[in-house]
Amino acid sequence: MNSFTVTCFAPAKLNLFLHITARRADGYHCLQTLFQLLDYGDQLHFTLRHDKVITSHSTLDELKQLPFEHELCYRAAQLLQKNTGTSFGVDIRIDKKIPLGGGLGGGSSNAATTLLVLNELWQLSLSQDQLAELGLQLGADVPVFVRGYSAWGEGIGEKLQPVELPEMWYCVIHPGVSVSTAQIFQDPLLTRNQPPITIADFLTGRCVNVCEPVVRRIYPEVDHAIHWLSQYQPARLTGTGACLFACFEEQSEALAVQNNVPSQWSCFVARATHRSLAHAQLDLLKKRLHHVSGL
Ligand SMILES: C[C@](O)(CO)[C@H](O)COP(=O)(O)OP(=O)(O)OC[C@H]1O[C@@H](n2ccc(N)nc2=O)[C@H](O)[C@@H]1O
Ligand SMILES: Nc1ncnc2c1ncn2[C@@H]1O[C@H](COP(=O)(O)OP(=O)(O)OP(=O)(O)O)[C@@H](O)[C@H]1O
Repeated sequence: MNSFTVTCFAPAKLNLFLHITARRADGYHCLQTLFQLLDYGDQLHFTLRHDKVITSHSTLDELKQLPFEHELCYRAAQLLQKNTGTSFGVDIRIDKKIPLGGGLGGGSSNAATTLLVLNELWQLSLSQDQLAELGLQLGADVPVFVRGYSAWGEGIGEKLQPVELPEMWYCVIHPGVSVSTAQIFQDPLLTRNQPPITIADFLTGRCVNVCEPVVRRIYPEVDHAIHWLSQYQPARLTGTGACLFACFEEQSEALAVQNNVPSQWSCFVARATHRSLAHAQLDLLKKRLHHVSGL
């Protein structure tokens, strides 16, 4: 089977709220968050190789400029090779829609989809626990995408409990700046000692994104966009930004806001999903691979 190619989705996420309860000795922060997966994301294409070579290419200029060994699909594939000794390789093509440095978890999601697909394509038989543990070495947001469900997250984001929320519509604005997650987590003015909350507290609205004041101060464009979106619905930052979102019951309401977004910002409308669309595709891929011989 010389040029066997599979395509799989890599969804974006929103942090519906983000609290920091402590800082660990290694500098990482203990979080509470609600990861909401979306039906908006990147498409990844994987072509099997039999020679251990890994390549990754993207449609996006910013990713093309990244040294190839820093790209997260490449790193995920390399990590799997190192941990399993497989003799397979892969060519990966990334059709990028999720903005970089947007707080939408695009890089982490790409890494997770790569782990999930290569586990099948390379016939590695690793469990989801093993993939999530490996993924955590690549980024704190990788495990939620490996698990593939919207979830209440604790620890540094790897302790996950599935949560089924109403599948609302989200209008997500990217205000044209890229925020470094590390820079925000290092900011001396970041609040790091919030008391833990419960899911019930979240449902009654007693939650914030604790990074929002820091990001709004450093990036006036984010502040401006949050003000603008708040005229329609309460608006909030996702992750460490730069994207912000508002929630709507009807798709038409979200689309109406999207139509009015000032031209200097980009915007998309997406539906919340309990289960990652990547996992639905993966089930189909497993069936397909089952019928293909000679891999
Ligand atoms: C802000 C969130 O997006 C919320 O979902 C994530 O916590 C960030 O996840 P991520 O982008 O996968 O983060 P990583 O690539 O693991 O870490 C980037 C940098 O953010 C800081 N970081 C990240 C996660 C965390 N719980 N505490 C941290 O202090 C660390 O300085 C790290 O060097
Ligand atoms: N495949 C990839 N897709 C996106 N970013 C990548 C990828 N590979 C490496 N990166 C690097 O990772 C950085 C952060 O990526 P990402 O877009 O996931 O940030 P983010 O949306 O802020 O994520 P998070 O919410 O997890 O903090 C990018 O600026 C880029 O340099």
